[in-house]
Amino acid sequence: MKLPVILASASPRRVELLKQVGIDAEIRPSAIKEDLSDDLPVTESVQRLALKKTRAAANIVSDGLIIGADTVVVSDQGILGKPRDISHAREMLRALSGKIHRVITGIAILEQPGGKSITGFEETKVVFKALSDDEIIAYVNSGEPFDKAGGYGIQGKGALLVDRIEGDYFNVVGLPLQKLNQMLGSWNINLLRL
Ligand SMILES: Cc1cn([C@H]2C[C@H](O)[C@@H](COP(=O)(O)OP(=O)(O)OP(=O)(O)O)O2)c(=O)[nH]c1=O
Repeated sequence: MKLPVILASASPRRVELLKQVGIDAEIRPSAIKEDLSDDLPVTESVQRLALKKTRAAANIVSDGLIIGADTVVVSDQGILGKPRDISHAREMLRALSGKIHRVITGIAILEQPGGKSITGFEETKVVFKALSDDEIIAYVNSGEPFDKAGGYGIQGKGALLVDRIEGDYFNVVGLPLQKLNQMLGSWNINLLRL
């Protein structure tokens, strides 16, 4: 790819997923506050946050394609971000146990110079198996929940919490690769041909 790619994210998962499809991105995480506005549909909020992350990176990047993303879990109890502490993590997993939830990732791509930008989102449905209190405590004790939306990581031991999914697996991990490739089409880029 001619243009350098900058990832406006501190998520090690996103770095790895980009590598998987041939993008060796520079990492420029943004320290923005991740407030989701209540008066917008969640699909809008995650796109806005993703764009905010790319704009923050654009202040220090003069040349290239900047990619940002934001992932949330939406259960029947509302939007779940990352757990604050152990009891919050347990509470989240109890809320997800035995039920279906949605994982939504907003993506933004911003080009520098010029600031042309587009946003999009992807949604995956995830069904959790019914979890006992013991299982929830054991999983939280693994430490895995803490930097992850909804308090689990499907790519780790969290795989054992999941009964089935419908949609893009990579979206659950934090970066929907198919959607990203489709959006890169706006720059005539197809990652399959890189
Ligand atoms: C549901 C789920 C989420 N996650 C992660 C993906 C995201 O990294 C994280 C959600 O937080 P985000 O705020 O989307 O991302 P981040 O804080 O890790 O990184 P940055 O803001 O710098 O871009 O949860 C998993 O790794 N596995 C999962 O199964």
